[in-house]
Amino acid sequence: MGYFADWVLLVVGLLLVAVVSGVALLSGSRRRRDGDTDEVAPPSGGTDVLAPERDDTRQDAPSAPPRTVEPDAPAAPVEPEAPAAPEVDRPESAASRLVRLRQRLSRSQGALGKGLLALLSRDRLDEDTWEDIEDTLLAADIGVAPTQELVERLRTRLRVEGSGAADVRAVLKEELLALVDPGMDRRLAVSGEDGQPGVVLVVGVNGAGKTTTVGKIARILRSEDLAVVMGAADTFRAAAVEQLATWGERVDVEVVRGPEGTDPASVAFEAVRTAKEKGVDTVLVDTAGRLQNKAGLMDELGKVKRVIEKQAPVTEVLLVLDATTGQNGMVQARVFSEVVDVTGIVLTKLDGSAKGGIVVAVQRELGVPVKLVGLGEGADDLAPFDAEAFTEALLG
Ligand SMILES: Nc1nc2c(ncn2[C@@H]2O[C@H](COP(=O)(O)OP(=O)(O)OP(=O)(O)O)[C@@H](O)[C@H]2O)c(=O)[nH]1
Repeated sequence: MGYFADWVLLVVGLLLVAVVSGVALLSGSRRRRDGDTDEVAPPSGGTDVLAPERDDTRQDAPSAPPRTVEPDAPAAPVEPEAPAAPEVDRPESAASRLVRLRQRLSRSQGALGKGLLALLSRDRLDEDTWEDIEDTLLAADIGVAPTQELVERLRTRLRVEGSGAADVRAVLKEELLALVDPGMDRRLAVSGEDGQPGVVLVVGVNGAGKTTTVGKIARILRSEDLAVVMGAADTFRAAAVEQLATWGERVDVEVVRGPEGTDPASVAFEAVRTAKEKGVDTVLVDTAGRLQNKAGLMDELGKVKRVIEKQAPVTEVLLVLDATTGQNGMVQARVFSEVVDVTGIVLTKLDGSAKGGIVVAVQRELGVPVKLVGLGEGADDLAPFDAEAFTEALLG
């Protein structure tokens, strides 16, 4: 019996060992499978966060490739947020801005006409009154020669044609309009010939509003569905380049730029090359206008123009003048016109000056038309110059 009991104990012991080992083996293989499953689990993070959620229980779900981790990389890389698409403005059309800006022009310029009409409507137009009329015109920056001409013509006509209020207004309007010269061609040459882009070079002293004007012209062109590239050749001041880049972003226009201090001519060259390559309609080139001396300016602008013309002819050279600077502006205008062939004038800040007479003076001085006027700091506050509307604004 004792011998039998020993056998039973031995068999039971062996069975126990077998059961324990089996359980251990089973759980080992289970752990390995779990381990395998971990390896094929989709990685968290990465581009998957942008993809639709994946159903891992599906048999046909593709297994993700093993993730490789750079030694220094964070364990769970954070996906940077996708950059928001920049908002693109819809610039105001030229027609709509004209209506809006006419009122602003009347507000800033109307005093001249009102003053003149009050003087011309006096019962007796004696010498003192004519002197006051002269002073009023000179104060509005019309310039000496045009003032004398205008006074002569008014004297003659009012003596002959009568001096009722309606007559006086009509005569004054006609004579002012003649001085502003409605016959000048004020169209902007923004298109090139033979498939070349139009090249508009914008010059003027710093602070006159050049960069702002380049941005505003880009908006006018974009509102007419023209394709534009801008060249930030004012490499002297990094902020000017940044400023232009912001204008470009707002209307989805590429801005060609170089590091601060780059040769402006190389930026201008690159801008025109890019414009040609992309087949755009117009390239606008902003320049630096340090007026430290005429020779330096001549060197710089002359080179910019020469280099551009290796690629395409310059179709328009716009001189930007600040209307509030009066006679100083005239001196600048003279210097620039000796350095480059100015083909049009942009008169900025007319909203902040009652001296609209500068239009007459500068056109006379340079023999080129005012083509655009700046009437505020708003993005669409630039309007094509219209002689008739301007004269009406002068009369208030
Ligand atoms: N009120 C008014 N301000 C204007 C007008 N045009 C430009 N300005 C302002 O004039 C200032 C100078 O303009 P900018 O375009 O920086 O002048 P800039 O000639 O390019 O000068 P740099 O960038 O230094 O070369 C800015 O504050 C403009 O907002 C305008 O028509 N009316």
